Amino acid sequence: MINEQLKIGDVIEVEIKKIGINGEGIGYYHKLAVFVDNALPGEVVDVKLTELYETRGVAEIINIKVSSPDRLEVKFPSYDACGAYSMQHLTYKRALALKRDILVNALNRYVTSKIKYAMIKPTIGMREPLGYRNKVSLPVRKIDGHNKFGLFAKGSNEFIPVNDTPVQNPRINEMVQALELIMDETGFDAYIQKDKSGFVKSVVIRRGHFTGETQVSFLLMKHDERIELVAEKLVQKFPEIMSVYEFLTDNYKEQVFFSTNSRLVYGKQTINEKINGQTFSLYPESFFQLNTVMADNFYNKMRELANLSKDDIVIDAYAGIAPVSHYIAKDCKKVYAIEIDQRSVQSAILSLKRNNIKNVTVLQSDFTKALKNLEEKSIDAMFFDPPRTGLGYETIKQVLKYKPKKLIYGSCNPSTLAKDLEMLLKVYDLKEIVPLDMFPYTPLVESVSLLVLKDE
Ligand SMILES: C[S@@+](CC[C@H](N)C(=O)[O-])C[C@H]1O[C@@H](n2cnc3c(N)ncnc32)[C@H](O)[C@@H]1O
Repeated sequence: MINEQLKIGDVIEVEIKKIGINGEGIGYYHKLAVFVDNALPGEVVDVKLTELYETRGVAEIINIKVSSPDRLEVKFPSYDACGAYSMQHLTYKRALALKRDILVNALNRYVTSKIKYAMIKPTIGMREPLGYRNKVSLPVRKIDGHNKFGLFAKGSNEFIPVNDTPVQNPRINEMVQALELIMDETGFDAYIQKDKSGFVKSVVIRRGHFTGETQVSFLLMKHDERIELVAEKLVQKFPEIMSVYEFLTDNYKEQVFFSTNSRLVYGKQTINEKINGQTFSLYPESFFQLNTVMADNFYNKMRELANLSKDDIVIDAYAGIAPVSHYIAKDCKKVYAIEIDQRSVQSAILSLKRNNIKNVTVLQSDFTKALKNLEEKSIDAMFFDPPRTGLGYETIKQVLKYKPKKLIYGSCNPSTLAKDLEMLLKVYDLKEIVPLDMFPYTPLVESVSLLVLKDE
């Protein structure tokens, strides 16, 4: 066996055949599947093996022998390392086509029933696919005596300073850069674990894409009164900052950005974002999609595919601050929005009240538990928008007790979507899947699927 003679460090030539779920190119060396970061379908590359298993290997590009016509020059190599802008080597048009391929590959892998490929629509992209992220969550370090925000290299603890990511809202980038200087000036420094000096572990900045209202949240290892001065200087420079919070933690290792110990340092508790002519009130911890423009497309697509009737009773599962409920409330009789996170539930209730929507009831609960306890006996349609882990067997079992006529499944993970579809398609027919580019220049694929109950 040729594969058995291979070892880590060997250089081999592979032709890239397809794109993997994480955006890597996949080629074959005899029967070994070789996963190569930044390689594109159609390319022939010399690669060095960095990991080797029985049927697959991981390798890095040494030399591109035949380059894809869709390859672009990499302008920001450090963003590749941390994954923030990892598909910058590919034209946007081709990236949209490859995202549909990622979805098709996942379905091929996990779904045994036949899927008509015409049902999988072309990926809906953005007209302006840069500067779309409305939120940054960045750890901070002291480097050469200066405070620097950054990200960790993929799969490691290596800190890479990053304060001008092209996919980020440009005004947020300006704020991050200004904050580094303000922290230097005031001595409100990054916390250093070794000598327990400094205060700041990380910062989250969220900006309403359509309102400009901005919220800054510091995660601190210990309180320091200089935060008041930092907030004052920030607001002076960026008057659209409406809200500054501090969160305190004693856990340095855990990669979280919020704790339960919070205090409003400046301004108001929530910032506003406006989509669909409706105003949403956001606490720092409330879930809100990172790409406001595509979120609007996503909810409109869900609404369109659902095609609800005035008498329908509907569930909006994994509701977050209940944007799906907001979009569909006028199409149906009653919506139950089910969400586990308390802050998102508070935002949902505040927003529904503010938008004068009266036929949505928000339940703070685990979705599977809520289905077990729900008094409503008949549900016409269910909307799902779960985290990357998908629905899973237990939840699907509960959903199938209700057998709603329609399921509208918003997914951010093609693999878990495909595994869930494998179970659901025993009882439902798949009518359409629409991929959407919620995260341009990353391999992430969002999609909306419509499933309709099979005739008994
Ligand atoms: C991908 S977000 C979608 C939120 C919302 N649909 C939106 O578009 O903004 C998933 C949401 O599911 C919530 N969640 C996670 N696990 C849950 C569970 N077991 N039951 C209910 N909600 C859950 C999370 O808190 C998060 O708000």
